[in-house]
Amino acid sequence: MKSLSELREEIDRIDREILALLNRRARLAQEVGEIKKKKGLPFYVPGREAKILSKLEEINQGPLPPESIRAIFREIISACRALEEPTKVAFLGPQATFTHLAALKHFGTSSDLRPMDSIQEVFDEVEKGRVDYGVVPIENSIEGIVNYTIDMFLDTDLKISGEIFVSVNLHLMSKEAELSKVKKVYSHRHAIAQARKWLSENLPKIEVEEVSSTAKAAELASREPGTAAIASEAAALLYDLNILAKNIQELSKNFTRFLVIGKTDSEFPSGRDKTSVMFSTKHVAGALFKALQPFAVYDVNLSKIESRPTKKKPWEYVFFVDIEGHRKEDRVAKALEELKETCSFFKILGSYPAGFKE
Ligand SMILES: O=C(O)C(=O)C[C@]1(C(=O)O)C=C[C@@H](O)C=C1
Repeated sequence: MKSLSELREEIDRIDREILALLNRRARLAQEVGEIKKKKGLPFYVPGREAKILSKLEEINQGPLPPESIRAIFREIISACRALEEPTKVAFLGPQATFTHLAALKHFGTSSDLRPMDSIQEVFDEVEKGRVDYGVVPIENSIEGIVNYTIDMFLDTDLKISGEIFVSVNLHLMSKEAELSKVKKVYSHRHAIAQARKWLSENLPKIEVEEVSSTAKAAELASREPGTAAIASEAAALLYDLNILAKNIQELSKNFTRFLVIGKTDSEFPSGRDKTSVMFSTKHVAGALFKALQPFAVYDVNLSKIESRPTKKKPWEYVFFVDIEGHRKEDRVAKALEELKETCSFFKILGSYPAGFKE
């Protein structure tokens, strides 16, 4: 068996090799960046990034698990992309919200991430070209759809270029060191709903106040003695709070799904894609059935359907549908073409690499 110092020497040698290889990779990315600059091509290519990650996952023989491989290579790609041109990303802030975590997970720490006060502002920043992309929440596995985000697609021409899943682990945190000192709890509406059972069992008589985000709650808890927040671990770190109770959400598997919005979608199929469309049907019997039939005919799986009022005329609805596959795949293209023919209104919101639920 090798000794501790022998093992560490070997690790040092390998780290030097990794470093040299990383810089070789970075120089190649710089060359790619030069070509893109000359040709006016986008620096961020979501389909290519997703393909790199899934290929590596395929050949990975461990012991590193797939989620570690993805996290490491996302950071490598983020650093290489930043050498070409730092990606500017607006997200629903403040710092340490779950949307911030989603933006970091997707674009990596070498990106220029900018917190915004509202979902509307994220859309505006992207529309005005002040940032390249935006990250907004679209649905939670317990609480359902974020109406505000989905309705924004009625009034914008922005496209979806990616999706991100973040597992929502909620903790109770405070400047106080003991639960008995907590007299008031702050959090976001969704987080309070998800922790309701824990709150009624552990802090039954305590005042609970809704605020705009879990991160805002943590900020308030850091300033007001005797208060606590329900928020993420990142918020506890940022505001230097003690975690008094871990994972207080009702279900241990609780995800929020986020969308990446931009001027274009992910143009090239990655092999593991989704497509989002919105449409309205004509007011005739069986219209929705006829609209969705092409998906069955061409064997295209529907992963979600949501209806929302158009807000133009009472009782008129628009449907939002997510399907598995890229709009450039033959069977998807055919199904979408036939769907379009049955609709009074139809728009492709974008094709994009499917996110990883981890
Ligand atoms: O292949 C490219 O287009 C690159 O710019 C390289 C690279 C990478 O580091 O692998 C970086 C950014 C793109 O989003 C995709 C991939």
